[in-house]
Amino acid sequence: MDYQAVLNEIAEEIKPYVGEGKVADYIPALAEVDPQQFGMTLTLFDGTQYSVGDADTPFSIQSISKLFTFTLALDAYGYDLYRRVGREPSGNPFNSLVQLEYEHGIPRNPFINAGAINVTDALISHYDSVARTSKEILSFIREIADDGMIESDKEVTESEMQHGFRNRALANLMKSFGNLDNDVLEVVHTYFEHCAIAMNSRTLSRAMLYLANHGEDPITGKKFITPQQAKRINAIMLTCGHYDASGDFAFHVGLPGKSGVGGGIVAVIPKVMGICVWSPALNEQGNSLAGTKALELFTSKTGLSIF
Ligand SMILES: NC(=O)CC[C@H](N)C(=O)O
Repeated sequence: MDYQAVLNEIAEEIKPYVGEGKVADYIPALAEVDPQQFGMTLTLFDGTQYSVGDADTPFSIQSISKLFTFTLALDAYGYDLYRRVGREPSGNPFNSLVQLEYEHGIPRNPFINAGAINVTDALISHYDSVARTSKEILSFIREIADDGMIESDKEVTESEMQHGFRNRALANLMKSFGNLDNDVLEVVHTYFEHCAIAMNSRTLSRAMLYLANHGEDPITGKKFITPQQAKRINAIMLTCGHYDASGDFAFHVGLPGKSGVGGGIVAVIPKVMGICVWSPALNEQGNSLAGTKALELFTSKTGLSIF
């Protein structure tokens, strides 16, 4: 298949949608990002990449980082991790407090904010220090992306530290139920720090290969998690990766995918490729509007969905 021609067609057809929606302004450092940007990359198992648009422009990966922290926590705790975080879709916005209260501080899944904050807490306990946790998360991401230069953006972290009251509330609520081991502020800071990691669509699509290949990097041969764990991460991506719009994403796109409020979306086609698309303006559920549309065009044009 001529993937480059498909991407070029998508870039043309997507133009009316780019900039439609709203950039995430509840994190002031992200409010300044130009919404008129669009980039997309496909990475095949031999490392071949096809890109279009602003594929080299770094952006804040935000909730896409939740995939990587969940991977590390599953590796560390195995099945026991599900004692503190569930695996069912929430049907609620990513930062909702309501369900967490009536479900006694156990977040529905690792991809809503409460779940990801809880997973970060589990990692801090596992690595026994905040500094080591941040270091391990970053070095894992550098390894799967094959890029040693990836960094977390301090300005974005600080911006969330100053404005992320709702995330603090989620962490405090879990603490009150006894489902958070470490200091609330240290946990949310570490969480904000991994959300603030900056990557571009080339490195992020490369980073998805281990999830497209049963937990093993097809280029380096390194095994990060078991095939069963990779299967489950993909399943949770499909059912929870877009919060209350996960059903809609499965309906229109038909791939396991994970979005972030920086406007990025990653997706996997099992045994074929990793994908990343980026366009900063978001729809009402906080997912990239043009990015979702581009992925729908991609699976419609190629027939490459999991269904
Ligand atoms: N959906 C997202 O990308 C949310 C991540 C963001 N850091 C937050 O906590 O609100």
